[in-house]
Amino acid sequence: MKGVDHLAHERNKTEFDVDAMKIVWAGSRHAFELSDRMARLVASDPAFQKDGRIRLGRKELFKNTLRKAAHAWKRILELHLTEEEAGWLRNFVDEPSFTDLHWGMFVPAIKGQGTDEQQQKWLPLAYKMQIIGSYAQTELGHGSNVQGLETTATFDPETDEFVIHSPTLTSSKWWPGGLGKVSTHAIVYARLITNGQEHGVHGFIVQLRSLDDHMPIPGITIGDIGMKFGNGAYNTMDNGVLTFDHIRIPRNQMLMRVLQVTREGKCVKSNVPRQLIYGTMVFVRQTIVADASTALARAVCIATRYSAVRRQFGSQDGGMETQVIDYKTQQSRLFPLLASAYAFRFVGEWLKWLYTDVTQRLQANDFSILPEAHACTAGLKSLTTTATADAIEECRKLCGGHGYLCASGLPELFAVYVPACTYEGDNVVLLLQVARFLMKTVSQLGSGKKPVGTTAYLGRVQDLLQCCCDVQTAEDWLKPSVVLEAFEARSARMCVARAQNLSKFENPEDGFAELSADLVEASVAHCQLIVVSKFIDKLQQDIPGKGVNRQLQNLCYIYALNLLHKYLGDFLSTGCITPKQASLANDQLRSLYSQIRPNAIALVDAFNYTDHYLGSVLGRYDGNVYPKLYEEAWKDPLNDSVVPDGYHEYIHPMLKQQLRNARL
Ligand SMILES: CCCCCCCCCCCCCCCCC/C=C/C(=O)SCCNC(=O)CCNC(=O)[C@H](O)C(C)(C)COP(=O)(O)OP(=O)(O)OC[C@H]1O[C@@H](n2cnc3c(N)ncnc32)[C@H](O)[C@@H]1OP(=O)(O)O
Ligand SMILES: Cc1cc2nc3c(=O)[nH]c(=O)nc-3n(C[C@H](O)[C@H](O)[C@H](O)COP(=O)(O)OP(=O)(O)OC[C@H]3O[C@@H](n4cnc5c(N)ncnc54)[C@H](O)[C@@H]3O)c2cc1C
Repeated sequence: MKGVDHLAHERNKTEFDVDAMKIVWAGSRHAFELSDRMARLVASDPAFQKDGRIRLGRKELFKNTLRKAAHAWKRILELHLTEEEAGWLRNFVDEPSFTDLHWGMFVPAIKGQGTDEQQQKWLPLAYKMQIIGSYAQTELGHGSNVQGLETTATFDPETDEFVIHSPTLTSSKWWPGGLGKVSTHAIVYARLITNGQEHGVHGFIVQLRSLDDHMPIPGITIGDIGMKFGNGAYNTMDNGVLTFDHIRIPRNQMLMRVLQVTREGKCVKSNVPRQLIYGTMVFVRQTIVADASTALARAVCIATRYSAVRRQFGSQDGGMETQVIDYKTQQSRLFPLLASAYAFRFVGEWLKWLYTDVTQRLQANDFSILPEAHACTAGLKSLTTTATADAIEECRKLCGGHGYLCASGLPELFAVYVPACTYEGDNVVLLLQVARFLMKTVSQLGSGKKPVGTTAYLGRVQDLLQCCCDVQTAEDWLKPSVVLEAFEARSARMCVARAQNLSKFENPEDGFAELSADLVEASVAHCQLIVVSKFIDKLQQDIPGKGVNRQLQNLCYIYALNLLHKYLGDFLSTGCITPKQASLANDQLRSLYSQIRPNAIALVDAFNYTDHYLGSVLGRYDGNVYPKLYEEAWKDPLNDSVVPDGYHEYIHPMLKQQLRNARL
C-alpha cells in the first residue's frame, strides 16, 4: 500500500545514511543490488504469497511447498539466473523445503568428498535437478555420535558392489530433510566393511526412488517421520525415515576423496585427513552462522518497528502516550538484540572468508588450519543459533500480547528457527568440541607451540593473567583496546583455570567429562571474544556513508558491554575488572542506548526486508499496525460464520441444560 507512513516521524530523526548502511549490511553493493532485485521479484509474484500458510493442514502445506519449489525452479530457468541469484530467490521464497538439502548438503557433500570422476558424473545431474538429493547421516539411535552409526556398507568383491543394510531398528535413518517424500538419491553415511574389517563411517551415493514412477527401490522402506513443532513452520519439510534391506550399489558410489576401496576391497588412504568426511558439516555450520543474523534481524525489525508504534501510559494533559520504545527497560532488552544482529552479520562474513581460505588451503594439501576452522564453525554455530532462538522469543515478549498472534510473524519464525540449535550438531556437543580445541591449545603452550588465528591471544597468556583493566571513566569503555583486553583476559583466565583443573585428573577423559559444564562456559567466552574482535576489526575498515561508522561503533560497544553485564560473574570472578568498572560499563551502556534510540528504525530499515519477507503485521514498513491487525483477524476460518460449527451439537444443548437446571 502506498499511503501514510506512520513511522515517518521516526525516520526523520535518522542521523546516518541508511542507503550506505544497507550496503554494509548486505556486504557489498553487488550483494545489495542482487538480493534487493530477488526480494522484489519474489514479493511481486502471487505464486509465492505466504498468507494463510499456517492454517493449512500437513498435506496441503506440503503440496503448496512443492508447488512453490517447482515455480521457483521454473523462474530460475526462465530468467537464466546465476547460482548466486537462484540462492537469493530460494531464500526469499522463505519456506523450508527439500531444495535446502539438495543445494545445501547433497551438492556440497559430492563437491567436498567426491573424487573428480564422481563430481563429473553426479554434479551435472544434480545441477539440472534430474536427481534430487538428501543428506542421510543421523539415525534413530545416534545423531551426535557419528562414529556410533549402525548402517553398514559391506564390500562384495564378487560383484564389485557395496551392500547397504540397516541391521537394527535404531539404525533406521531418521531426520534427513527432503528424504521422506521427495529425494531420489541420498548421501548415506554407513560403516564401511571390507574383507571382514571395519574402516569407520563413510558417505555413499544411494538411489532411493525410481526416476520413472518415484516408487522406492525394492528393499528400501521410506517415509516421513511426522509432524514437528509449530503450525506451518518446519512442517513444510519432509524429514524422513529410511531403512535398507541389503541394497546393492556399485563400488564407485562410495565418496572416495578421503579413502579409496580398490577392486580387491583394499582400503587406500589419500593424503587428506579423515576429518574431511565431516567437511559438509563444516560448510553448513558456516552458512548457519550467516543465516543467524538474517533470522535475528527479522525478529528485531518486527519488534523495533512495533515498539515505535505501540504506546502505553505516560499521557499528560490528554497528550500522546509514551512509545514503548522510549522505556529504558524496553531499550535494554531490544537494543542488545539489534547490536547482536549486526555483530553476527560481521562474524558471519569473516567466517565465510575463513571457510574460503581453508578450502583453498585444502586444495593445496595444507591441512594446518582445519582444527581451527572446525572449532570456529562449531563454536560460532552454537553461539549464534542459541542467541538467535532466545532473541526471537524475547522479541515476541517485547511485542506484548500481539507478539503471540501468528500475524506478528514471530511464532512461525521461532518454530522454524529453533531446531537450528540442534541440527548440524547439538549446540552443547559443539561447544565441547571447542573446549577440546582450547584445552589442547593451552596444553601446548608449554612446549613452545605458538597459537595462531583466533587463539593467538593465548600466546600472551602470562600478560593476560596479570593485566589490570584500564578504565577510570565510563568513556574509557569506548576504547577498542580496553574492551578487547577485558574479553581476552576473561577467556584466557577461564581457559587456564579449566586446564589446571583438568590436570588434577589422572585420566584426562574422566576430567573432561566431570568438568564439561565448566568447559562449555570457557568455550562460550572464547566464541564471544571472536564476535567482539571481528566487530572491532570491521570498525577499522574504511566504511563510507555519513554517520555509518558512528552507528556501528555504538552497536559494537552495546554488543560487548551488554555481554559484560550479562556475564559479569565471569569478568569479576576472574578478576578482569572491578565492580566499580562494571558499574561504569553500565553507565556507558545506558548512554549508548540513548544514542541509538533516534536511529533505531533506520537501523532496522537497513536490513532492507520487504513486507513479504518479514511476513508480519507488527513489522510493516509503514507502521500501519492496528487497521491491518483488525483486518487480519477476520480472515480466520472461525470467522467464516457468525455462529460457529458445533453450536447446535454442543453449545445450544448445554445452554438449554443450564436453563432447565435453573428452573428446577
Ligand atoms: C517465518 C518463516 C521463516 C521461514 C524461514 C525459512 C528459512 C529456511 C531456511 C532454513 C534452512 C536451513 C537449512 C538447514 C537444514 C538443516 C539440515 C540439517 C542437517 C543435519 O543436521 S546433518 C547431521 C549433522 N550431524 C551432526 O552435526 C553430528 C554432530 N557430531 C559431530 O559433528 C561429530 O561426531 C563430533 C564433532 C561430535 C565428533 O565426534 P567424536 O568425538 O567421535 O570425534 P571423532 O573421533 O569423530 O573425531 C575426532 C577428531 O576430529 C575432529 N573433528 C570432529 N569434527 C570435525 C569436523 N567437522 N571438521 C574437522 N575436524 C573435526 C575433532 O576435533 C577431533 O580432533 P582431534 O585433533 O583428534 O582432537
Ligand atoms: C529439523 C531437523 C532437521 C534435521 N535434518 C537432518 C538432515 O537433513 N540430515 C541428518 O542426517 N540429520 C538431520 N537432523 C538430525 C540432527 O543433526 C541431530 O538431531 C543432531 O545432530 C543432534 O543429535 P541427536 O538428535 O542425536 O541428539 P542427542 O545427541 O541425542 O542429544 C540429546 C541430549 O544429549 C546431550 N548430549 C549428547 N551427547 C553429549 C555429550 N557427549 N556430552 C554432553 N551432552 C551430550 C545433548 O546436548 C542433548 O541435550 C535434523 C534434526 C532436526 C531437528
